[in-house]
Amino acid sequence: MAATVRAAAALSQPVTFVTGNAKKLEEVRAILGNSIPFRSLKIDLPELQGEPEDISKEKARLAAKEVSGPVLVEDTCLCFNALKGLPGLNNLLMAYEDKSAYALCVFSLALGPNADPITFLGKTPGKIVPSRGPNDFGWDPIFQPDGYDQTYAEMPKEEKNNISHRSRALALVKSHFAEAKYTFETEPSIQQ
Ligand SMILES: O=c1nc[nH]c2c1ncn2[C@H]1C[C@H](O)[C@@H](COP(=O)(O)OP(=O)(O)OP(=O)(O)O)O1
Ligand SMILES: [Mg+2]
Repeated sequence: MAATVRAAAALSQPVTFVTGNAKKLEEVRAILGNSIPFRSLKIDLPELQGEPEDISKEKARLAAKEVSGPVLVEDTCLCFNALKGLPGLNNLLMAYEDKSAYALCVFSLALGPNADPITFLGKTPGKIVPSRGPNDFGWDPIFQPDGYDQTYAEMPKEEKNNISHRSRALALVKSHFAEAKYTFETEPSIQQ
């Protein structure tokens, strides 16, 4: 019986996390620490329309072309169950009894400009509440995760990062890297 040996893919450079959102980058840095060699690049990727997973993959394709190398991107949405999971305007929800929602984060990893992106989903269920807490990151003040009496905005950062949609998706990204054992053609730099 022939043994299947899958060689670890060699990447041309460390993975570049591409985002235009400084708050996302801050969280990704805090969650990843130095578990994955990555650097970051601030590009405002176009706001695409469609299903979160498709949007995320398309962002990865665009980013990988810009970078000419391996990239990680993410697309996040606050999805309202009353609107059948549609991301939507908060005011629209006021007309509905059902205030339940979920925060969804879809990371996409493209190993290069011509590679098919791989996706990693993280989801945190909760509900939409009247705004509480600091107003410096998107919809954090109006999202209260199930099992907590604070909104994301009211929680200490470490607590949000323990239970967030973003950290759940990144846990899968980390496992993927642990299994794939990528090697790098250039010296990986853990630039933070
Ligand atoms: O943890 C979060 N807590 C609260 N709000 C959040 C979070 N994560 C994303 N957001 C906001 C930012 C943006 O208004 C929208 C997602 O849009 P999204 O296209 O994924 O992000 P973005 O355009 O800011 O950055 P990017 O350059 O990575 O596309 O939700
Ligand atoms: Mg965006």
